[in-house]
Amino acid sequence: MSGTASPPIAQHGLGSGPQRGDTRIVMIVYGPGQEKVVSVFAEVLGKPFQSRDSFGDVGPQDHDLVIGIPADRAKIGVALRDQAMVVVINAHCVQLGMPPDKDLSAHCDYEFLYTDTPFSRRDLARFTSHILGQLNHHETLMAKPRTYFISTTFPDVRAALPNLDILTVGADAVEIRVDLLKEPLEDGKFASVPSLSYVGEQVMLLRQRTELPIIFTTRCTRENGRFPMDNPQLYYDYLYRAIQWGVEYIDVELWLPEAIRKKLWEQRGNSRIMSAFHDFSGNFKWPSHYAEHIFRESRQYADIVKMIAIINDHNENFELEYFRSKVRSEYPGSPPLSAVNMGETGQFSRTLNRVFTPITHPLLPIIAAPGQMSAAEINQALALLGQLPKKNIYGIGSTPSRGVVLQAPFYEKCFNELGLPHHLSIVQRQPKNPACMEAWCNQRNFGGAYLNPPVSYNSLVGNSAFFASVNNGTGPLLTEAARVIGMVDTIVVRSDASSSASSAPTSVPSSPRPSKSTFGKPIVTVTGGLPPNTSLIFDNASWRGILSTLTRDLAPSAYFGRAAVVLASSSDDAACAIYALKALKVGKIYTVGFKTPPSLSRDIPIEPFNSLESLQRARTVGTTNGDENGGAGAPFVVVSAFGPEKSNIVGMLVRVFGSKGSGHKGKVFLDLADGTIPRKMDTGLVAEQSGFAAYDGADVTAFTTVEILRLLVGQNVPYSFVRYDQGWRQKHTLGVTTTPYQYHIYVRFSYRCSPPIAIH
Ligand SMILES: O=C1C[C@@](O)(C(=O)O)C[C@@H](O)[C@@H]1O
Repeated sequence: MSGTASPPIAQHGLGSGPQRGDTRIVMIVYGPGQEKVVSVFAEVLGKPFQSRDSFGDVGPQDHDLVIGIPADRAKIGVALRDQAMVVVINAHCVQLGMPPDKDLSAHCDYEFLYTDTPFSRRDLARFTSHILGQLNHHETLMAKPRTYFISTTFPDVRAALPNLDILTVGADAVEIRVDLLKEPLEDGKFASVPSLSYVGEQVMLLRQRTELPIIFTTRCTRENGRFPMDNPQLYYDYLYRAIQWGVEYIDVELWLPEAIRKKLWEQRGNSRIMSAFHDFSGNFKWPSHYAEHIFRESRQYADIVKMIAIINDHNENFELEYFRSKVRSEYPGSPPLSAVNMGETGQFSRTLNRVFTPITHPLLPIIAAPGQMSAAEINQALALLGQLPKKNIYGIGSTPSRGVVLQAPFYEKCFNELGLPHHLSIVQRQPKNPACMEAWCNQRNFGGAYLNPPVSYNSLVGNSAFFASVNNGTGPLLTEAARVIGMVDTIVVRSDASSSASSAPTSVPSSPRPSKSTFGKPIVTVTGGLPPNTSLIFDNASWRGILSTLTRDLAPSAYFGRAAVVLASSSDDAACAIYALKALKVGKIYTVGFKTPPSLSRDIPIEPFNSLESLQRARTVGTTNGDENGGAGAPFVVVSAFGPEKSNIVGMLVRVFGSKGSGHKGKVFLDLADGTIPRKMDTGLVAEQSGFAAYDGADVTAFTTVEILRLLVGQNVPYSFVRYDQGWRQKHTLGVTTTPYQYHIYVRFSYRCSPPIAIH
């Protein structure tokens, strides 16, 4: 980045990064024979653990520990504990029987329900990161232009699990309709209200299988649900327990007594409250004092206000739009409004709502409300209405880049699954001819691009009069990550009109026809340039892929203040890893193979390994605060961006910092090298043998793909869906020597209905 005038910074944040969150002492209540769960919590949080027999034995000196306490001992003092000092989690293995002890459930702050065979480490990491406020989904979601949630309507979520990946494509959250669950009874009938035990297990199963935030809904009989209305306390009991289970969103109906809504609001911890109001009377009017009164009441105890009504006339959809803009301007600072109309007449409003639009999927047994649409139907409707114009999106590679080609069918598949009209072209960049990039990006219908391998900001802008001239001559907007990392892997197009989706005039012809071309040349006829009201944002998604991989099985606090090693042949290759490690607040970074530029070394001690002594020093350094290493201790995480040809150096370092004989356990190794290229040494295996949990580039690629799709088309696809597709392709793909032509054939026949992909 040096040598260039500061480029403008894009304000399209993705929410905050990892936070320190709740710093109270974490205490784990465990059941008979389950003490090992305490050590797993401790590992996930990155702390040592100890056991105690009473709450009185815990004091401020235990701040750096996770404390385990047996359930029978915990029962004695849990109600009288010092709540300002400790946060207590009742960890209950459902295989020991359900429900957990009622007193413990009631008095502990949180409850983690788990199975020990299989044990879901990912679920535990996600639960702890959420309840302790280390990761915040809500901010990230609210920064998206549109969000969707899928309303699952299964009587038993087990039926949904095999299809969950495909069901949740396009969804930002999954709703569990607790009132629709059917708990079988011994007499062959079903419970009129599913018990908390049954519901707890259902939530656990769902959470073990999806990384998406969950919305917990107990819909009442008057609002199209099955929960009885005669006892509001029942709602409190279920909704409060959902907060204890670490559910991210709690749906609280507005008819519930204010005392209950207020209490839930005050007790919500890091969960978010969706206030819910449904009117099925057919008499509801958006332009009314009553509608405004409902909004005012809802917003008092809400992170999101949901208002849903049956309407009789299409014009009422426009009335809703007026209501939406009125509350936005007259009630500034209010929580976001999610409002739609029901029935076929109301479907139009479902295409216009931008905050948590409820969606269904053809694989669901029933729709959750009249008029619900799938994500694909909403996108198709938007496309027909001219609100989602067909765009040309590019996968830009460089010779001989297979990565960009390999990812293409997946993007195609997602466009297809989501009913997006866009056209994806795979093209090859010529490093000495920046004009080729201009030809793709300077088009009226340019919809963004992913670059694999990433390209440095300087070479993109320094060599292109077009890029330098965009945004009225100020150049592309840079996100903070792209600025610091200096490498761009995603080009996002943003219309400066109020809505990006509606910026293009409806008369814009659909995508220009493909012209005869060769790989490396523009494959579409350029029709006019980038419209004047359009900004280009240069972003970097790869660092988020690294961050998500590193926090899949560990809470961010596992990294706070600890030391990391980064190996790479150049600072460009290392930059994403360093940025991600800084976001994880590591205490120190050792480097091998490159010189760290000042932009990356700001705010963190960086030390190159330049001798065997320096290596040895880092290995033996103490783990206690105040040592000569700034308290960071011996390296906990090793990230290698070395190519496969240097695998033996990586293997050697991993052995040096491994646990054999050193007593350290549960370290992390991430290998960013392309796993399809043969290497001298299986570094992942060596790392595992040396006490590391090993992750590879495929995990990062999958998380990065999720991120890039979010940036380019604003839609969420589950990580597991990407991983599944990667696995499928590994089995079916034609090997590393695949020619582009063979690959073209594979792509053409792999995906039903998918338009052909342009590879020449
Ligand atoms: O609140 C809502 C919205 C909804 O009623 C709909 O209209 O799509 C569907 C419900 O499952 C959800 O809880």
